[in-house]
Amino acid sequence: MSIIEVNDLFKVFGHDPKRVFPLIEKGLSKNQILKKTGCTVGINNASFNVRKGEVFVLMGLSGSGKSTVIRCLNRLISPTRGEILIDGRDIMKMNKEELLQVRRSTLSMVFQHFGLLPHRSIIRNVEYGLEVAGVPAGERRKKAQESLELVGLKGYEDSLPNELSGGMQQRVGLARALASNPEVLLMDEAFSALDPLIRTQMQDELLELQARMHKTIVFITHDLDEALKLGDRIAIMKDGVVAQIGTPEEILTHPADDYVRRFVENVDRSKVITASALMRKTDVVTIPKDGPHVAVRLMEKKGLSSVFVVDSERRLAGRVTIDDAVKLERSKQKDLSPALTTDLYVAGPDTPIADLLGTAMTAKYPIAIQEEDSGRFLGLLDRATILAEMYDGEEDATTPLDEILEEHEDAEKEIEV
Ligand SMILES: Nc1ncnc2c1ncn2[C@@H]1O[C@H](COP(=O)(O)OP(=O)(O)OP(=O)(O)O)[C@@H](O)[C@H]1O
Repeated sequence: MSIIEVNDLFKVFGHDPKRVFPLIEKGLSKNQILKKTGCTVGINNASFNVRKGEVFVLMGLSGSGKSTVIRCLNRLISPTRGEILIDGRDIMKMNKEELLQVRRSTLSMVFQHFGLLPHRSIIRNVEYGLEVAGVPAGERRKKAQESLELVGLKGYEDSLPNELSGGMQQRVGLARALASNPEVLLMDEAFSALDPLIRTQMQDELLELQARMHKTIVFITHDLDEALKLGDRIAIMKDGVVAQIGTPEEILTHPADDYVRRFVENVDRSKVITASALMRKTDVVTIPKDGPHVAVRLMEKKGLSSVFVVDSERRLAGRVTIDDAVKLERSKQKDLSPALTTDLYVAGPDTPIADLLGTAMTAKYPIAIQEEDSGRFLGLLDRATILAEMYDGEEDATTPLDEILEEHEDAEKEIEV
């Protein structure tokens, strides 16, 4: 179910936005439109929805329109055209009171530079939003306390912001956003000001927190690794246009265009692509229904030296080689079970292929992919498929991200001229 729905959204900055639409329709670039009209196309026909409970990442280079989108979502700025529904309600049709209510109770913002009030203690910073919303003192203290504990800052209630490290200050920012128990957290480059180690730690903590709280998070970043790590789905933006929306795997394995392809080509794919994306379905033998005869015929027909065997509920029971199955068939046995070997290589569908590489290199037969809870057999993954996937990723690596950045900088220079 979607909690945010954005349809055909445009934001044009400048004096005469109406002049801009025919030019967009003609296919003029953002740069050309700026030169012709003096207007900047901040968002160009963006449509997406954010599902309840997911981490939705808006990712793109500087100037691609990420912040403009997030500011439209809480209507800090008004879109030029298009529709934004928050929990099914059109944000453009809300009056001031309704809008305030949505900002207080549904959407909560976490900023890059923390936005803490320097002379207020940590707990009073966390209480701030509740105070403005008129929540009584006792109740807001209790909520702020709970929120600080959630982010691991119990004991720092009376400190001042400048007594805390950058990472801790951002946790206060997060606690403040969480204190009003919003449905959606809007996080604008929230970890970008932190140094790399602390940043990684904050990403891990956010994922842990999210596993417990199941909030909806819209996270903005220009960092692809951060996007791939945090995002359940990622929207890649370029010049105000949403170039692709997909899971990290979808984006890595099926980039929508050259821009996305070049953007993602230097990523270590093996850490993101999971077994389920590469596994293939295969014929299996089902016991007790199928005996040695069926197993032998199947392997002969398909040219296999062994085959996976499942039970009637498709749970993996083992593997049988053609030699063993033939022996049983010759001795007129009906039951395949005595020939089963259980020395299998098994992995769950969500295992990154980086974790399977070692096994795949030494395994004599494919890895069985099995649903973790039920033990149901899903498919197999062989060494050739893993290698082909990883090799593909490297083979295309001809245009590094730096080049995209340079091109982008050139475009920026043109604008300045
Ligand atoms: N108030 C404004 N007036 C004019 N142009 C603006 C305004 N705000 C943003 N823009 C332009 O809109 C485009 C999108 O900007 P936006 O800040 O949304 O990008 P971004 O992807 O968030 O980049 P960054 O990471 O640098 O903030 C840019 O070309 C920017 O110059």
